[in-house]
Amino acid sequence: MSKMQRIGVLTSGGDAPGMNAAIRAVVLTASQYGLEVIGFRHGFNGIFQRDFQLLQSTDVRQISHLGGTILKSARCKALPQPGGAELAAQILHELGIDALLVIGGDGSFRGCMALSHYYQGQIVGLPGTIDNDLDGTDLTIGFATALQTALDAIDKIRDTADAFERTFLVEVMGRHTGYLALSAGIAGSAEQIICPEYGETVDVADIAADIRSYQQQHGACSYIIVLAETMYPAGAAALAQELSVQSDTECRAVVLGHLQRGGSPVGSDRILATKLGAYAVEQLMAGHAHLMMAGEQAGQAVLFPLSLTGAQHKKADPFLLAWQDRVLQQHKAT
Ligand SMILES: Nc1ncnc2c1ncn2[C@@H]1O[C@H](COP(=O)(O)OP(=O)(O)OP(=O)(O)O)[C@@H](O)[C@H]1O
Ligand SMILES: O=P(O)(O)OC[C@H]1O[C@](O)(CO)[C@@H](O)[C@@H]1O
Repeated sequence: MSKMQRIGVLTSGGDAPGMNAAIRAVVLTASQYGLEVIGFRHGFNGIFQRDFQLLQSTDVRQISHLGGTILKSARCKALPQPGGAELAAQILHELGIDALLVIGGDGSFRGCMALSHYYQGQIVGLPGTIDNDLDGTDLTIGFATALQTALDAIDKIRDTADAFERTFLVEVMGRHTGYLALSAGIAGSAEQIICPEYGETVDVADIAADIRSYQQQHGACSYIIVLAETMYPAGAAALAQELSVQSDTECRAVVLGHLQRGGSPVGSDRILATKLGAYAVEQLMAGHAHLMMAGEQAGQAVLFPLSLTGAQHKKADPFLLAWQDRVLQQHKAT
């Protein structure tokens, strides 16, 4: 029998739509086991600042549809500092926290690993990030909503791009992975997608030549390039300007930015968050979940070592990469 009585939960790193549904699932499942749930506010900062609240079923009943996170999120400077993890562990011990559930991305999970050197309780991760850059789960909580948000924007940009027969460069988030850029670009029929999976550098002359040849073949028309955020350090506006000059077309830049993190989570994110939140607590009670992330693979909830979630760059779906390559080659050929 488990002696678990009190667990902590926090949301950390970039907020992701669906984090609230995950918190709800954790609290409702924990309450079935008679566990007390302490919600730390502002990510790991809530531990250092002893900024927390008791979370009861009534607090989470109607939060699944809300974007953001009721616990707030943040990056935390104190945790990676020398002595930071030790202090956080000491506070968790003082507060009688038997286990900590962290909803976040690979950085948050590195924080968990650091904490685990000093903390006696169990630590479980839930994948919450719009980037979908974690190994061990097919999708992260928040990715599906961010994809839909980026796609809605790209569709709207297509309307005005068509009307003015312009080239648009649309920058999407995703940190060091092109998962969001690839998915939104393909779903939005982007003519080009520039993301790290196709190479770390941007060949402006090559892209400009592609734009010119496409417009020679199809006449004046819209041309959308989806750009992953890390690909052009000088920024999307600078790249658009350069492309305008080199392709002799009018190229405008749109940076979607943080709007991709907001909004009510789509149904699939709420379901994923609910499934993983419940599963994490169940596995915790069964004693299987320490230093594991609760993820989903091929429709099944699974545990995956936290230490491996960000150990390498998550590989983008090979189909998506090959598909966009085919689209680009067809443009070049026709
Ligand atoms: N090596 C580390 N040691 C200790 N703590 C860490 C480490 N790396 C990250 N953290 C902690 O985790 C927090 C969140 O990490 P990060 O800002 O990378 O976001 P994330 O969890 O990767 O989410 P997202 O990528 O969606 O923004 C950091 O602010 C820091 O407090
Ligand atoms: O909100 P911040 O701190 O500017 O972080 C932005 C980063 O966070 C994310 O939105 C989530 O990891 C990334 O896509 C982006 O690079």
